[in-house]
Amino acid sequence: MSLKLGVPSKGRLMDKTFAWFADRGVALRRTGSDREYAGAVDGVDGVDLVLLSAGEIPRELAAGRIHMGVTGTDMVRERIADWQDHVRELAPMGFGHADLVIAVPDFWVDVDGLDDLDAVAAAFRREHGFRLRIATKYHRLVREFLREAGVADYQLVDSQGATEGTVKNLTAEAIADITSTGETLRANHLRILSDGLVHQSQATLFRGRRDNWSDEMRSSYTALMAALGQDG
Ligand SMILES: Nc1ncnc2c1ncn2[C@@H]1O[C@H](COP(=O)(O)OP(=O)(O)OP(=O)(O)O)[C@@H](O)[C@H]1O
Ligand SMILES: O=P(O)(O)OC[C@H]1O[C@H](OP(=O)(O)OP(=O)(O)O)[C@H](O)[C@@H]1O
Repeated sequence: MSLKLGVPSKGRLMDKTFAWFADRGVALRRTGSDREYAGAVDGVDGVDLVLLSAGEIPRELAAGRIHMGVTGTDMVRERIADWQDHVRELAPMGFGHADLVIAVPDFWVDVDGLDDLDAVAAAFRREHGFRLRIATKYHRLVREFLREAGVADYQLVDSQGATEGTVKNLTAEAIADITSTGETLRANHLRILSDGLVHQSQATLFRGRRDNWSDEMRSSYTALMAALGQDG
């Protein structure tokens, strides 16, 4: 088997990933048509390119179906329980920066931080008979963060997109989502809690920890890392 390198197949991370490798003398290229998810790595023998959704790369790495991969640190922490047992960070790549944050409606003028959110959540439950709803797709990261912060009286509601709209649509009272420019939050009249930064993400090169590598794969890995100017 050859060493499989998984990279985002589209979206905001794809072009910058190709550029990051090219800057280091390793050409990744798509083969076939624009719509065909096939690719090749030039310059290093024995490495196959696998084009995948950024969100699926953590699972494929943990399962050992790809051996190296590029995705956001938020994706790895969210999608793999005890991620450090399954994958290792090789190199932060300096793009794809996004902050996962907790945000509340602008008009909640008395709510500045997590302690205030905790108080509002307890009062909300007493008043409404159900728990304050926080919409997110980052369930694992948000639960861990709020548990450590001592916020208890809330429920997560799943939102896989347009999460900032859930407050206006009355399906949630607060949200946890990623932001980069902050424009989507502002446009939806939401404000980040002063201590509401859950995780700072950026695109990162990872390797899986599974020990299913042949000698050929190990030597391709060493050659690729040397070409990239990274220590294995
Ligand atoms: N506005 C943004 N600015 C910068 N990076 C972002 C932004 N939104 C998301 N990201 C980062 O991009 C990565 C996810 O990318 P994207 O949303 O394109 O993947 P995805 O959800 O797997 O998409 P798809 O399944 O549609 O291919 C995450 O690591 C995330 O932190
Ligand atoms: O701070 P900003 O620069 O405004 O960017 C933040 C937005 O970008 C992402 O959405 P995406 O475009 O991936 O769409 P989604 O709602 O489908 O997740 C994220 O979920 C925010 O909604």
